[in-house]
Amino acid sequence: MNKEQLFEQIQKKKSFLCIGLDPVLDKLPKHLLKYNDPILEFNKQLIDATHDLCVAYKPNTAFYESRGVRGWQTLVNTWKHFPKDVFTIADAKRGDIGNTSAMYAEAFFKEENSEMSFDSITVAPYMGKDSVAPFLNHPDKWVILLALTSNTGSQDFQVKQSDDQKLYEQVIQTSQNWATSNQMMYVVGATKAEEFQNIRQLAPDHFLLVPGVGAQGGSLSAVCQYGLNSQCGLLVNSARSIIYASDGLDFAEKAREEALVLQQEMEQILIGVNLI
Ligand SMILES: O=c1ccn([C@@H]2O[C@H](COP(=O)(O)O)[C@@H](O)[C@H]2O)c(=O)[nH]1
Repeated sequence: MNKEQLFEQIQKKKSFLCIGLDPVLDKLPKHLLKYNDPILEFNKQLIDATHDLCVAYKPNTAFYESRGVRGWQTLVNTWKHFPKDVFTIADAKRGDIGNTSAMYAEAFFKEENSEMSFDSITVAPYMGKDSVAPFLNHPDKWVILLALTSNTGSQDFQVKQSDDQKLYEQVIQTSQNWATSNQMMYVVGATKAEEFQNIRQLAPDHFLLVPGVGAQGGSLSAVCQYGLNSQCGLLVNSARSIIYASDGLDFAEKAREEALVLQQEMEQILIGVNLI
């Protein structure tokens, strides 16, 4: 999905919600345990209940990889269940020397190798240009580069100054020489709302993937105050607050209700800035 198509979906669905699919077997509704693959059933019912309210899904691969071969197969089958009109994000936080990154890119982008082909992958920037380039060699796919993450540990390195700039600012500036806003996005945590004004000056046209609304306490309205651009420019992710809204028979219905609250808030925000 390209940038224009993503903006079209945002306008059509009146939403820039990204739902995180981070399932843990112990937290699943007990009635799903009778299925051959309970996590797949959980994901499928969540997707069926919410896909008209969100524009993206973001499975974090750790929740699948931790289950070995079974988990990988669940990820593949979850990918196969995504409707064609949603933007898909493999939150894998990869990045290595060039030939290794090329293999990561094949794993997540090349359907003929791995039976799945996500629209995008999250990538750690710290090994530099040659570690990111192999992902960009897939012209119709996106790299979502970690810039300023939502966790408290982001203070350890990402905001440290060198050459009069914070490290995350250098990541955003330097990486703009590697790809345009048609192929690169940045991860910026919703818990870092005070930095969005600065980030929009550095990257006015890029989409930002914004995790941290919901369980981590980030504020949607605070993010939107400076985060929006002329094509919306935001994908706001929430996982636990949606997928674990209930652990009963009604889990998918309750997940939809939580997603609807965010979608309706997003709709009002989009109307307020004349984007719909
Ligand atoms: O800075 C970051 C980068 C990634 N994440 C991931 O997003 C989701 C958040 O889940 P919630 O349950 O809504 O907190 C999860 O997969 C994280 O690994 C992030 O939170 N912050």
